[in-house]
Amino acid sequence: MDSLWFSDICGHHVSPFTMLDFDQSCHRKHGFSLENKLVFGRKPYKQALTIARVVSPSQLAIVPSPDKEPVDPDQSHVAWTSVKQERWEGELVVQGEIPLWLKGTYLRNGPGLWHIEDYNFRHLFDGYATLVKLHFEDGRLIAGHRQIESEAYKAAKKNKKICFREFSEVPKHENFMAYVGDLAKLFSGSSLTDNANTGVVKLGDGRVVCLTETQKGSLVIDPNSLETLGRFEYSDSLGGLIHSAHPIVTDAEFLTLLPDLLKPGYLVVRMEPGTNERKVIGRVNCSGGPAPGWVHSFPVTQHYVVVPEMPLRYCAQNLLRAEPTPLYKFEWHPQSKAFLHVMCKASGKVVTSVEVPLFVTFHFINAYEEEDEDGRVTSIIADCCEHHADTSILDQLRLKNLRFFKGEDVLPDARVGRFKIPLDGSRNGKLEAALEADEHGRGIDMCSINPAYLGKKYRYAYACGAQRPCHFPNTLTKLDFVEKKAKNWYDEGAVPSEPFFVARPGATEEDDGVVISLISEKNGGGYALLLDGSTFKEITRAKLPYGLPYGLHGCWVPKK
Ligand SMILES: CC(=O)/C=C/C=C(C)/C=C/C1=C(C)CCCC1(C)C
Ligand SMILES: CC(/C=C/C=O)=C\C=C\C=O
Ligand SMILES: [Fe+2]
Repeated sequence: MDSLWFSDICGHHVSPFTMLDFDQSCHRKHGFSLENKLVFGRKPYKQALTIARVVSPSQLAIVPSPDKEPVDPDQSHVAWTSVKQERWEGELVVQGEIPLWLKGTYLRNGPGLWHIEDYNFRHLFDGYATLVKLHFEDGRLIAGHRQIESEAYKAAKKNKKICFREFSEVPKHENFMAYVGDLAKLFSGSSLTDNANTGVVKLGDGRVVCLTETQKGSLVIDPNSLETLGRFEYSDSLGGLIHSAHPIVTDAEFLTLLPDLLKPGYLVVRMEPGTNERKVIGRVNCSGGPAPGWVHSFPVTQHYVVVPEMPLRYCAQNLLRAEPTPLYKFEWHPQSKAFLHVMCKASGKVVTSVEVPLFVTFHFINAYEEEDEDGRVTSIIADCCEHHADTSILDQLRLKNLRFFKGEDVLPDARVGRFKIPLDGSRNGKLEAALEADEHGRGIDMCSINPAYLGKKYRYAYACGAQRPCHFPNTLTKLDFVEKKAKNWYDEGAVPSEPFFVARPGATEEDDGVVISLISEKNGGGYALLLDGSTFKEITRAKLPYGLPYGLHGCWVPKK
């Protein structure tokens, strides 16, 4: 089995091992230990690269960067460098303390491998999925990572080339007939990727699923071994090829949106735990055209689903192109305007559709209902990480922009966009910043909240902000929507991933818990970090044997 083979940091094929074996294996073969590697920085790693090229021609192992990918540490931050091996697991040495109540596994998914042979991918979102785990128990921390074995990843390794359509990458065709054949496959969806690199969710029935924006890219994994168990097959006949990358998942349900590209609109669907069958709650027709707006995520309140219609819309022509456009599979249609639709979860009826100022967001943070003195719902508040209606953030996430940072302040500004959607029949909604964007350095994305506050009035959110000058969000920030203040954590040159909040069992305060993040350091290292959810002070840091690439979204699997 391919998955049983992987290379150590020195490029040798080894079997699954612990951190101790890993260290000893390095020491035996090259006379430096993991300790040395960490202490003396990159030198052993550069040495390792050379060795890897000589001894490891096998296609089974993912060896360190091929020639075209920059290996100069000054040029390529580990956050944007392909993961060094297919899998690893080991116990980490913990500095500080892990609260004893923290029992379970944090899983984080993301694109971690951005090349196949000597071909380098263009966009952050193209990378083959790398799943990372941090298992906390009795004050100890076991970490690990493993490549997700999607069909797209396996085919790329076998054939030494991209074989499916990724976010920006398209397989190269040998001749015109092959191109025509591929177009036919596009309509059936068979040429689309199943590279589940966006997020990972725990369903109410305990199954853990990695996701991307193609429906076929829903893959069940084992949260302990990180093994890919197979495709999550939706047993309904709703069809469609794509869905929102961020379903709303609770112990009671799985809600998502299925964009309809033919008759512009969205199906709002719900799946019960223990089933694979999505049932339609209702349908929203788009108010603008010519295609539905991109729905990477959407918010819910206790009684409503908010369906966003961004002027950044899916584009069928761009889907067919062999070369990416500046907006990839999307197009910006400011004249088509922006809307928010509100659907009642119980009846499926659209209770209002309001026009709102133009906006660009990947991530909604949360939403809630506002009531009058008689308990009638008068409006809905929906918050998102909003990029000032500027699509340039998509291109900023190209790997060449992320890899070559020379200190310029090029991260486009972002704010916490707060929509107010009136439910009195008014035709317009409002969009304002929920707090001064300078509080978080005018950068904001990759957010989480206390899940007990999903759909309810809430006070705190955690996200990545900016300490400028920067080209990517580089702080962890705690947002307080009552005080309208932020607390920021920063480590010079480090790239932190989405801060993920885990509540203390029995907590009564919204921010009583810890915030987990994985940090990729500028020296090529990396560590797992725990911050106190209330003070936002560091409580635990645990160094990884090597830095991991940047990752996107995570979930918490509590220990039963
Ligand atoms: C990683 C992330 O956040 C987003 C990934 C998005 C992907 C892989 C989107 C893929 C798509 C296609 C391959 C064709 C259809 C359109 C679209 C959903 C953008
Ligand atoms: C990492 C990111 C945006 C950063 C902006 O400042 C977006 C990721 C989107 C997919 O999950
Ligand atoms: Fe996302």
